[in-house]
Amino acid sequence: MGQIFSGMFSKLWGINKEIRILILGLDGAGKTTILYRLQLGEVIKTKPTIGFNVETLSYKNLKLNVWDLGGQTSIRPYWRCYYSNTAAVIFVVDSTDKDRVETASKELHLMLREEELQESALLVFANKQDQPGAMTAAEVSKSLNLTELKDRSWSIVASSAIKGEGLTEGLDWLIDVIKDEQLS
Ligand SMILES: Nc1nc2c(ncn2[C@@H]2O[C@H](COP(=O)(O)OP(=O)(O)OP(=O)(O)O)[C@@H](O)[C@H]2O)c(=O)[nH]1
Ligand SMILES: [Mg+2]
Repeated sequence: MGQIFSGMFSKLWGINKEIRILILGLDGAGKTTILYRLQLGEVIKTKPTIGFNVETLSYKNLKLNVWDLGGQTSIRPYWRCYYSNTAAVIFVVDSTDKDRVETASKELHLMLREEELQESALLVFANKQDQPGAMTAAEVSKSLNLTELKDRSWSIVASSAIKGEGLTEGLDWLIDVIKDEQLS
């Protein structure tokens, strides 16, 4: 009985359940900085990611397996190798990079068309808000055509990985969505 109860409890609250999250976005957007800011609570010096970084974050009783993939043009075709069993995608945008926001939008919509990601929630970070002239989250949202997204839980949050702003707010939203979807 104790075991059955603890099994139900684990299912309800997701304890010990591994949850796979991908961090995607163009090169230089701040993906690796965000991953380690969330894991270590500090800003690390990064190099462009060739391949991926993967870390386990324990967050609100959940074990998150977070994959941070390199965003350079030549590496993007490999993103799809990581799509299966993905609960959520965190898509990071450099809000100062107005020249490439259209490219970011194309990559985002290409990725979201993939069959394996149809059930995945989407959190967009409009990152680098500490920089002067950064596009607001509303401007990034418009450039990415986020309102076109149907049948998907999505949200956009203004963030600064350097200052540590917006990150836990975004992750809290994501965790609530993932918990809701597990229970439904
Ligand atoms: N000002 C500012 N700089 C940031 C922020 N987030 C990341 N950066 C800087 O942006 C640069 C690129 O950050 P990375 O985290 O390496 O970017 P990435 O998305 O992992 O890039 P790839 O691995 O090439 O795909 C680094 O110099 C970071 O310090 C931010 O919120 N504000
Ligand atoms: Mg990186």
